[in-house]
Amino acid sequence: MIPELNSPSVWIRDRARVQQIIQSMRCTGPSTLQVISDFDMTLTRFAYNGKRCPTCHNILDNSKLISEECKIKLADLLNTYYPIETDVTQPMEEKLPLMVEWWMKAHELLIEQKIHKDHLAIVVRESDARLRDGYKLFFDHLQDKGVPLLIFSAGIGDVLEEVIRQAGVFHPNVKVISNYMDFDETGTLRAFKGELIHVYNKREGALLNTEHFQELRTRPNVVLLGDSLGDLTMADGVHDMENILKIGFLNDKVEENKEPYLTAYDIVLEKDETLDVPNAILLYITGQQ
Ligand SMILES: Nc1ccn([C@@H]2O[C@H](COP(=O)(O)O)[C@@H](O)[C@H]2O)c(=O)n1
Repeated sequence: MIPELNSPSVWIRDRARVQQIIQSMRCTGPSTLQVISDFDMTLTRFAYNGKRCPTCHNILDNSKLISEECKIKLADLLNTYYPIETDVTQPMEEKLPLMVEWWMKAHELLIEQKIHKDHLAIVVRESDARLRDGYKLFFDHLQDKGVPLLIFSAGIGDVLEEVIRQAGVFHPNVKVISNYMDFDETGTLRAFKGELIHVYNKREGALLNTEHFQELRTRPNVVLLGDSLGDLTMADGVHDMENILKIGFLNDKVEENKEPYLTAYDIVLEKDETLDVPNAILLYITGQQ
């Protein structure tokens, strides 16, 4: 059906079920489809030439907008909390307050740096941020077919938007739910707006954005893309869902994460830095293949 699904880096627990979901989505076509995707390490690359690529937060953390002293503090936070985020053995109730603690501490440090909004575009341009190979086909095809794309990120919305704007793919069908910066009248960062979104509270974020999901109630078929077990709840606000196809990028700690990812996601892509598989599926569902 879709040759890309036979690649050795593609793991599927129940192929018959996946085929049935894809077939059913193809039958009803693009007008019933919506795509919900995480951003960091899902639409962006995890690594390039053997080097880790930055998340939205890291783009700022590593930039010239941050003092050397603050960079050390932000790196300490990353080294402390990232292993907790990706530890599949630690119970969620223990992880939740620690994730809030990480985001709050990091945001506090960023606010202290008095970042000016006019400098964001420059630091994004100078960064090593990279969308996954195949991103142009992904964004352009969804736009051409009129399929809404919700990017649901625990990163920083202003930075995320700048990444996709500079890549020329911030099309009108794209909506972003994320942590947005609040600037004062001089354009200086003074806070973050709204409820904090971290990797494991996307369900609450989805339920707060009822308006968006209300508008899409005629689109009961969802393709969900994520890289964390926390991304699985991004579609919890969707009304009258009929089919959901969950595609997970397994970027890190492959051996220990494979089993939980295979249980949670319909399709698991192991160390795949491209969007080739989601693109092949989307082309098939929308009748292009
Ligand atoms: N201070 C921080 C906080 C979080 N991160 C990483 O950002 C990712 C969240 O963004 P999604 O688009 O994936 O929702 C998450 O994976 C954290 O590791 C960070 O780098 N710095």
